[in-house]
Amino acid sequence: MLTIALAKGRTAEDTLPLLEQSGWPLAENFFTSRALVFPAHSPILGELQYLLAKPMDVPTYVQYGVADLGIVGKDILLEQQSDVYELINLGTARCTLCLAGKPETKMNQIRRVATKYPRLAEAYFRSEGLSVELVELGGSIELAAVIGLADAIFDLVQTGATLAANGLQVLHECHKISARLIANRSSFRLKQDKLEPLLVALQKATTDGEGWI
Ligand SMILES: Nc1ncnc2c1ncn2[C@@H]1O[C@H](COP(=O)(O)OP(=O)(O)OP(=O)(O)O)[C@@H](O)[C@H]1O
Ligand SMILES: O=P(O)(O)OC[C@H]1O[C@H](OP(=O)(O)OP(=O)(O)O)[C@H](O)[C@@H]1O
Repeated sequence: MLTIALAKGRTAEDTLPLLEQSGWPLAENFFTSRALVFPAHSPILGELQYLLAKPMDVPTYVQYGVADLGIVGKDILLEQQSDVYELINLGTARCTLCLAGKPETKMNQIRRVATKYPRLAEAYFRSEGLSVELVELGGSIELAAVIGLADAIFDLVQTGATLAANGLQVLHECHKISARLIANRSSFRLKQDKLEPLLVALQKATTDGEGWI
């Protein structure tokens, strides 16, 4: 039995059409059911199951081996640095991890930054030779810059609509993000024969991942 952990929300929604196009056996009711485990069947691969997990938790399920494969954003992989193989850049769920703030904000005036990505933010500011205080928030990160909790935010930008609606703009683009296929290290070795058809089909269907981290 193969188990695949999917990051629920945008990553799963944007990636399922690619999986379908690759001929992966899928469950029918991914977005209508409140279930978290979805059995699927393939004549070639036999029984499979999908787990719908919070994005931040997907690498943990894969690292501990309760899932053989996982689909999750590169932002999560960079932040968590889990011990998993990163196999394929799927090129879906694209966005950019950015430093953003009010248009008048100058880099050397940034003292406090709000983020959901403390490790990545810390690494970014260290590489810039800047010392800033990081405030970790769970969501609606833009609010921190609007209301003055922080001088800037370090967060994902896709369309830019949330920044624009809050009078903010991108100050620096730090990482290009897209969904990745990851694998548990032992599963990858022990179940290689079973995984191969899935991986080959997915690799074929994936277009233009190049340039994305
Ligand atoms: N505009 C975007 N904003 C946030 N994440 C995006 C965006 N576009 C693509 N993504 C990808 O989707 C993932 C987050 O998905 P989503 O926002 O649906 O989850 P969430 O439940 O809000 O996440 P969390 O529980 O971590 O806050 C990110 O890890 C990222 O890789
Ligand atoms: O550039 P855009 O297309 O506007 O997308 C970016 C916004 O989307 C995400 O938030 P999300 O909707 O996940 O809400 P959250 O911050 O409360 O998690 C992200 O944190 C930005 O706020």
